[in-house]
Formats: sequence, C-alpha cells, structure tokens
Amino acid sequence: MGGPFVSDPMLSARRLQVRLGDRTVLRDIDLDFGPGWTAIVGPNGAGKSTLLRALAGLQPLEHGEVRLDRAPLADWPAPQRARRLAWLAQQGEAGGDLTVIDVVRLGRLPHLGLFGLARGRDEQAVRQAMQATGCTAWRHRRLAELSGGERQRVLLARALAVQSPVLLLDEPTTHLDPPHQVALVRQMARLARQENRTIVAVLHELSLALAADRLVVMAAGQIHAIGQPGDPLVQRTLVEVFGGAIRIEAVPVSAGATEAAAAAAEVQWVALPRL
Ligand SMILES: Nc1ncnc2c1ncn2[C@@H]1O[C@H](COP(=O)(O)OP(=O)(O)OP(=O)(O)O)[C@@H](O)[C@H]1O
Repeated sequence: MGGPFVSDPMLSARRLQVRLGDRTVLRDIDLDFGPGWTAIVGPNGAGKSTLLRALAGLQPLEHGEVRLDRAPLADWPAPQRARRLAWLAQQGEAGGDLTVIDVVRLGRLPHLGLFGLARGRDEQAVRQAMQATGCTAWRHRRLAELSGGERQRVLLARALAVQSPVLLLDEPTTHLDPPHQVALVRQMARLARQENRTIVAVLHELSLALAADRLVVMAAGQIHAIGQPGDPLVQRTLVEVFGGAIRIEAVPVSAGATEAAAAAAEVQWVALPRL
C-alpha cells in the first residue's frame, strides 16, 4: 500500500475539511484504506483523532466525503454500518455497572437477530475477543473497578468482537504495558494479513507505529507523507514533524522481544528520542 490511493479501498476520504470553532483542523485530506494496517502519527493537535472520527462518520465535515465499500458513509443504514466498521474511542468510558463480559457483548449488538437473540457465533466472537486481549479472567468484574490498562483491554475486546472488516482505533495502546502493546500490534498484523481486515490506528508510540504496513504522517491538519515504514521520505518527514526530537534506526528482526511486531520484514524500525 503506497500513496494515498489504494486499488480496491474499503474506506476512502475525499477532500475532507473540518472546522472546529474558528480553526480549520483538517484540510483537503485524500486517503484510501484497503486491507492491511495503517498507523496515523503526528504531533499533538495534528488532527489525527479528528481524522479518525471523520472516517467513522462521527465528525461533521465542512466539505468532502467518506465512503465505506464505495457508498457514502451517510447512506449506510446504522446496523449495517456498525457491522462493517468498528471504532475504539480515544478515551474509553467508565462503563457504569456493566460487567466486562456485558461490555464485550455490546460489540455483537449490530449482529443480533430478531428479538435481540444472541447466537453461538456471537458468544464465540465474545470469547475470542476476550482471549485476544487477555481479559477472560475478569469477565464478571465491573468495568468501573478496573485499572486504566485493564479497561482499555476490555474496550479493545468490544471493538474486536464486532469482527468488522474495518476497524478504527484511536490510541489503542493507551495505558497498556509493553507486553500488551506488543500483543496488540501482533493482533493487528494478524487480522490484517490473515483476515484481510482494514485497520487504521492512531498511535503515539512511534516504534509500534513503525511496525505498521503503512504510515500516514500528519501535522497541522494535513498529510505530510504516506508510505511504508522503511520509506526514507516517510522517515525524514516523521523526524521533521517532530522537530528533530527523534531518530529512526533499523534493528535486525532477530534482535529480541519485539521481533514479532515486524512479522515478515527483515528489519524492524524503531524511533528513539534524540537526547
Ligand atoms: N471543539 C474544538 N474547538 C476548536 N478547536 C478544537 C476543538 N477540538 C479540537 N480542536 C483542535 O483541533 C486540533 C486537532 O485535534 P485532534 O484531537 O484531532 O489532534 P490529535 O492529532 O489527535 O492530537 P493528540 O495527539 O494531542 O491527541 C487541535 O489543535 C485541537 O486543539
């Protein structure tokens, strides 16, 4: 997946423009997303979350259009759209009195048949999502009682339980410890490569983002570069938008614990602070 255009996109944005208050926070965004996982990176305030919200149909646009499976997002009936596109918000809600398993089951709501009856397939999806995020053991605890990282894993499980072809994740690694960050990256790579899912994740952890199939580098409401993590132009732009505060290095894949994040690649790219 190279530039902004992908041959058979699941999700497309054309000439997106968003104004918030008196500021244009997204300007003329053209992007296509097909099967694979894309990381959106850039400095605070670059417009990453606004872009993800726009892609999810949650952000009013000044102009432009988002298409899901070639049809305008606004034309999709809500349940069909919710089956095709799952979303993890930046700041997960506390969840009130709901237990973990009930929260994850919410991910199956768009699939429920007549009278809201859950089928075996729904329970299997819930089980798999809880296993993938390591929250099976707390399934009967209340979401409100969990730590920040535990809650994030439950909300991730809810998004995974949808089993949607398109998955939009806003800072999914927030509060996660390193093993769970790596597990999530492996999970995204697996879903993208083995199940052909289209995954778009806003990430602040640049070394995790550099394991993606494709990076979108944003700053000041615009896209500054798009390409594979090994692309020198993408790497140069990444260093530039962060004001030279980072450097990017190649690490041989056999070098250690983060090996799996790079999957089939020969090297893994890591971003290090320039101290
Ligand atoms: N309601 C609002 N009114 C005016 N400006 C807003 C409003 N909400 C957000 N913004 C501005 O829009 C810009 C983009 O915000 P956004 O949350 O998309 O950035 P981001 O790249 O996700 O940032 P971060 O890395 O800090 O999460 C920021 O400059 C922010 O200050």
